[in-house]
Amino acid sequence: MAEQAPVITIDGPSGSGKGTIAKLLAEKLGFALLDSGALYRLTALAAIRAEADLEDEADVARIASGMDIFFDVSGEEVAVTLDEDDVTRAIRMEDVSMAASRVAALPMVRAALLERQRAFRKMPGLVADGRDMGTTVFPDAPVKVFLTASAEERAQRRFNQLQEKGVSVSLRDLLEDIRARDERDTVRSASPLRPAGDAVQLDSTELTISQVLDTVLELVRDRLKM
Ligand SMILES: Nc1ncnc2c1ncn2[C@@H]1O[C@H](COP(=O)(O)OP(=O)(O)O)[C@@H](O)[C@H]1O
Ligand SMILES: Nc1ccn([C@H]2C[C@H](O)[C@@H](COP(=O)(O)OP(=O)(O)O)O2)c(=O)n1
Repeated sequence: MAEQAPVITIDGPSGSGKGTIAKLLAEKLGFALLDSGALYRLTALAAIRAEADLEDEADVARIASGMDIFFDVSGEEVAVTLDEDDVTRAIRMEDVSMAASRVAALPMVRAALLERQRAFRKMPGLVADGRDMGTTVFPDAPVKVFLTASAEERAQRRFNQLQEKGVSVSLRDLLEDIRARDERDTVRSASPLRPAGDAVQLDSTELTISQVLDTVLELVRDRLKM
């Protein structure tokens, strides 16, 4: 059998820094990048645009299978195209975030996206970020990280991020949202958010982005003998 490309999985709750670290790591190593949350966001947006009932599991799964999508990782942020429409901003809107967390709880939707996610695996390697990369999608990944940070710190990071974009929100509301999303992602029965048994847990509450990156790089070099 041909050798499988190595996968580095980065799972964890919203705002723990997964996306930031995954992108920097992929650039540094020259690996492909999978932002699996974007696939759930795209599914939600496509379902909203098709005026689908988000409770109709089979219909949302059909939409997830049929989406024509493209990721461009060459810029500072990952640019996302849905049916030839640039939806980079649209998939980050609050209504889509809420809908994404609803469709992500549907087992048929998760099944529909499984092979799509695995198709991102290619030489020389893949960095995949999400909630179940290490547990369900790439259980054989040689490097698994479970990135966390306190809910207060994650809310503060979101707050800073939104302020930079000129969006005014209250820190208290963000903290409530984060807690609600943590709860929904953790208690759902289909691929809940939890660390894989062989994942290295890293708490980034008191760490800078570059400290987290260095820690993960050290782990990667050790495990992949790079
Ligand atoms: N260790 C860190 N310290 C401070 N800010 C961070 C850290 N890691 C990420 N951030 C910032 O927090 C925000 C959320 O990070 P992001 O990578 O989008 O998280 P996730 O993908 O886990 O939801 C971004 O604005 C990012 O720049
Ligand atoms: N592998 C994944 C990735 C994301 N999800 C869910 C979790 C979230 O509710 C949505 C959007 O995920 P995303 O990582 O983009 O969200 P955050 O940026 O962390 O807030 O999809 C999932 O269930 N499984």
